[in-house]
Amino acid sequence: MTLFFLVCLLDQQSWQTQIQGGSRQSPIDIRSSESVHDPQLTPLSISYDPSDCLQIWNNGYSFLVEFDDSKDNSVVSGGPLENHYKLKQFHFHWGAENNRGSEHTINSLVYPAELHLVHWNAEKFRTFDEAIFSENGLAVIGVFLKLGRKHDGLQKLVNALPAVKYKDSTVEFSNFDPSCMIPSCLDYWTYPGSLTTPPQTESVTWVIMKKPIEFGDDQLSAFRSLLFTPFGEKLENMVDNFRQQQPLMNRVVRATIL
Ligand SMILES: NS(=O)(=O)c1ccc(NC(=O)NCCCCO)cc1
Ligand SMILES: [Zn+2]
Repeated sequence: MTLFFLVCLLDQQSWQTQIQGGSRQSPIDIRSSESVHDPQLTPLSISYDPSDCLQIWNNGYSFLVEFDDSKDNSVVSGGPLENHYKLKQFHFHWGAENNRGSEHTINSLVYPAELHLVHWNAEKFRTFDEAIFSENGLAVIGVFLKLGRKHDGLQKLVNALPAVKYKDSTVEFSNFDPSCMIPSCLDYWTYPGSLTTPPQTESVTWVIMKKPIEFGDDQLSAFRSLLFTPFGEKLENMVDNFRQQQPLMNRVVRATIL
C-alpha cells in the first residue's frame, strides 16, 4: 500500500509541475534541519540610497515602494549572488488575522507579514522587465515581520498609506532608507525560486533573513486598511495577499553560519 501512495505522491508532484509549468516555485516552507550550512556563503553587502526612493503605488495586490534604478546607488551583492543587483521596489504580504500573512514559513511557522525587497541583475540585463524573465535575473530579500514594539522607521511609510488607499493610486514618497528594515543579524537562508505572483517566472534567487523585525499592531492595521479595489467600486480590504507554499521538488536550501 505504501508504494502505491508514494507513486501517487510523486505523480501528484509531477502533475503540479506540468500544471504550474515549474520545478522551482515560491514561496516554500523552510525546514531548518534540512537546510545545508554552506561555509562559502559570504555576508550580503546591502547599500541603499534614500534619495533613490520615488513613490508608493497601490497595484491592487500590495503597495509597492518604487526606486530610481537608473543609477548604481541602491544595490545588493555578495552572499549567493554572482553579480550586483539594483533595488527596484519593495512591498509586503500580510493576513487578515495575525495567524497568517507571510509567504515563506519556517518549520511551518507563519509570521503575520513578510517584506520583499526586489532587486534585478543590472550586470547581465538592461531592464527590470528583461531580468524578470531570465535565469539569475532577480534577487529578492525576504524579511519576516512579527508583532511587538512599533517600528519607528516604518512609521513614515505607514503615515503615507491613506494616500494610496485605492487600487491604481500613487503618492510621491522620498528620502526613505529601506536599510532600517534589515535585521541586525545578517544570517539567511537562500534557494532558487520564482516570483510569488504572476508571471511567477523562475528567475529569483531568494535570500530569506533568519531573524524577523518587529512592528506594531497599529502599523499592521494600516496595511489592512488598504483596498484591493479602485475608487468608486465595492470596498475590499487588502488582506491575505500571500501565496500558498509550493513543493520544494529537487532543491536544496542553503544557510549561512555567520
Ligand atoms: N512577491 S515577489 O515574488 O517578490 C514579486 C516581485 C515582483 C513581481 N512582479 C513585478 O514586479 N512585475 C512588474 C512587471 C512584470 C512584467 O512586466 C511579482 C512578485
Ligand atoms: Zn512579494
